[in-house]
Amino acid sequence: MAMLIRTILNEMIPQQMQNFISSKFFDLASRCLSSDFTFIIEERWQAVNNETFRAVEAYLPTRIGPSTDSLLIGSHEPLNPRSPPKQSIPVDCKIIDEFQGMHLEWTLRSIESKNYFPREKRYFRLSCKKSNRDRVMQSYFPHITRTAESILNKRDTLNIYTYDQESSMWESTVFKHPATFETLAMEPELKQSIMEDLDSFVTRKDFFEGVGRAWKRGYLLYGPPGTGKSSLVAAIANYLRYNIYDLQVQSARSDSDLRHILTSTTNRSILLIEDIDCSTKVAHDRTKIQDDQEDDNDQQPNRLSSTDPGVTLSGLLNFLDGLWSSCGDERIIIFTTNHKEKLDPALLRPGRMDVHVYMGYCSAAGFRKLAANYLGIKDHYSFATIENLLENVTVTPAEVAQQLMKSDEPEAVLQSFIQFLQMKRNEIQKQDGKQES
Ligand SMILES: Nc1ncnc2c1ncn2[C@@H]1O[C@H](COP(=O)(O)OP(=O)(O)OP(=O)(O)O)[C@@H](O)[C@H]1O
Repeated sequence: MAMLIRTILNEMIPQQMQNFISSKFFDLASRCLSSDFTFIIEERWQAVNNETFRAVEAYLPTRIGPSTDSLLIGSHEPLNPRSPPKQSIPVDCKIIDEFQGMHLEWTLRSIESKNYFPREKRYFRLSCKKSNRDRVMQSYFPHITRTAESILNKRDTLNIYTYDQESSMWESTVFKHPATFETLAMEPELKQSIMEDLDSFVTRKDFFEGVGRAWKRGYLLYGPPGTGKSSLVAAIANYLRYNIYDLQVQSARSDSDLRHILTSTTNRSILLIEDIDCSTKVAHDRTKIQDDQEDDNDQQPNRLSSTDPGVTLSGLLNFLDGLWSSCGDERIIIFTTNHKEKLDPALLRPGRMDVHVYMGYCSAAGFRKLAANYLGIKDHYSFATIENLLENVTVTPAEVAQQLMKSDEPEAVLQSFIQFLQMKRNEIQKQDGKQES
């Protein structure tokens, strides 16, 4: 009877269909009978970056052992024969971990995504015994998170990301900027207050939750060119050990594009938007922009600006303190501008950017710091003359730095700097005289 049925089925069901049914049947049987369980950890989770993925990515290189059969290695520093290159996990490499008597097998996988973004989809596969599933969730993953956190806090390299419109992805480079709060020339009280503000920000997760605010802090750095705004951003990144996402607002085509870009950034990072006054649609008064656009449209109805909405101020504000602000934790958002007066008042409203920092011309304290940095001296008989001149001459720290770099010989450098300041003072006096006459 069975043979008869088999023959009839063989006749009736095409071979391909038979193969499909039998493979599904074996899949189901092996899943029911297998004692293994698999966790999948994708790079993104519910449309934002998956922090579990990031934690595993930081943790797994610490578990490289004798059973590991391939490795990614490399270095971004000049090769040192005494230190080995850095290690990372390549795709398809198997990593074995043992934790509290459990045997855990990890593999990093990559598949090409059908979506335009991201083109490659990476995920980690973790296999363990079915009976260990709950222990993995309750003890192993928290252990990974704790370990990753301490690794990331101590990481020796930071990254700076720029957004590539072509590939719709953030591209990273190693960030090695020497600026620190120690090297910054600015008023000591201001410097101290910024450091205290950062310290209190990173330790007040519960406070932010308690008052119902997103765990974010906005800084607006403003002042003339060359006064150290970018250097301060670097000092903040080095101080907190945060990566920087350097966003050119123009690289987002629309507000929804911007949301996508911003939700692809990771926690514990700085989002930097430099020269915000140059991003016209974002920075300027919205009523003026509307008028301008209407004028533009009258003249050239087919211009890009009439069809391409670009990023709007409200789109950006939505991420700062609107509904989208809840996406991501522990973020510092920094805007820099040379022209605060050109910004839309909505951007400056209290509560939007929490801290406004004016980076001004070089003061006596700033000069002393730069002299210590560049010449290695704390005092000199010519300091009094220089400080006197600085009261009447506006000179940026960048200009001072340029002057102090001229030679290694402090005496010669300081004398030439005095001449430079006197020349500037004479120019100012000449201009004042012209205006009076
Ligand atoms: N306050 C400062 N302390 C120490 N160095 C400074 C300071 N300001 C400027 N410099 C020096 O001048 C260079 C240029 O400064 P920086 O790019 O930080 O200025 P900025 O205000 O960001 O200028 P811009 O507005 O043009 O971007 C720095 O590389 C640094 O060497």
